Amino acid sequence: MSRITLSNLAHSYLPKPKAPADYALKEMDHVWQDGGAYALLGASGCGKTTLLNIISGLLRPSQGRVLFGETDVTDAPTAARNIAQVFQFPVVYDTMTVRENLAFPLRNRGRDAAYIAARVEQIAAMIGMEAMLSSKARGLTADAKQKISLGRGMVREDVNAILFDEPLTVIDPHMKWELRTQLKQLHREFGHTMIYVTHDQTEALTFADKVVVMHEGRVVQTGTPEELFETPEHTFVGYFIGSPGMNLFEAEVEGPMARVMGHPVPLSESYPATRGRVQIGIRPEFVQLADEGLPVVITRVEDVGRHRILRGEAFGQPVNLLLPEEIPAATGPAFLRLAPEKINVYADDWRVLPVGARRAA
Ligand SMILES: Nc1ncnc2c1ncn2[C@@H]1O[C@H](COP(=O)(O)OP(=O)(O)OP(=O)(O)O)[C@@H](O)[C@H]1O
Repeated sequence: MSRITLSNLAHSYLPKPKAPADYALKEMDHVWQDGGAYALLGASGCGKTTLLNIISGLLRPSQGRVLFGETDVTDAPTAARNIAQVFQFPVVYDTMTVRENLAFPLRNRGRDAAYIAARVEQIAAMIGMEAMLSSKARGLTADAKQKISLGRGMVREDVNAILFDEPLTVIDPHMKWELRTQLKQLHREFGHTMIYVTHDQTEALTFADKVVVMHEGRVVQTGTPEELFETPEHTFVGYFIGSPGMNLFEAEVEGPMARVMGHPVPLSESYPATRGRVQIGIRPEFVQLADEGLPVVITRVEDVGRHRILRGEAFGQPVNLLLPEEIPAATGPAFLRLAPEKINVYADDWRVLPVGARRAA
């Protein structure tokens, strides 16, 4: 197992890239700590698969280095990197039995028969396929075949990292939850470095200790699920994580006070003078209805389990509130109170630190 370092990395699929828009991955430095369970999260086309393929060696970056531990593997082929990969769609040998499929990566490495038999039993139990070990893979459902692919990805204990590219796409919803839990369990037991690509925030937040959020070819934040919720470093993180996402208001900020279209919104800290497009962001969970404050028109009230989502509009912008069921709510004009300690300030989409604050390492 090893730490994976991406140093001064960038990638373009064009032979002679010029503008930043020509790059699928913009220049980045990023470290994946040894033994970390990471989710790589972002919208379709943001560069997740490109990044994963560079780590696995399927793609050579047009700029920068990839290090496994201290070893530079930028030019090493996939086979030399000692990693396991699980793709979106099953990769299994149809003519082999489930047992032979699971044993394949171990046989390839010359492991002894007793070890292989024990390890295959263990993995089969994990993916819920003990009863099918002697069945041929041909004829199994896509769901079952993908479970075999997952099992094969996890069967070797000596890999540097396991890379998953949207591995649960073809799995039915109940089994998805089950397999994610199993993956987490496996991570706790064996401590492999795992990188799990997904565009589904639930998948990312339940699987990972650290979530790496990508947007337009950049890593915009790496953090725990709590950090992504409390202090999104980029407005995209605020919008992409959470359901509904963070509310944003165009604002002017001076010291401990923001103004939204002239309406004062107190902040809990003082902010430095900021240039560019300034916005304040607050999650729907921390907005309340009040007798005075920001004027809003509530257009819809939705019941979602123990909460209600109120959807509305303030100054031409959509606004969402998440309120407990017992609070009365109706459509029409209302006022909003924003919890000052839950407001983040953004300039040109990046979070501005309050005066005297330091960014978490
Ligand atoms: N082989 C390729 N040749 C040219 N452009 C490519 C190639 N593969 C990807 N791209 C482009 O690079 C950008 C990043 O694509 P990538 O597949 O890495 O994104 P992604 O986040 O994995 O998306 P998805 O979730 O849809 O798989 C996209 O604009 C895509 O069109």
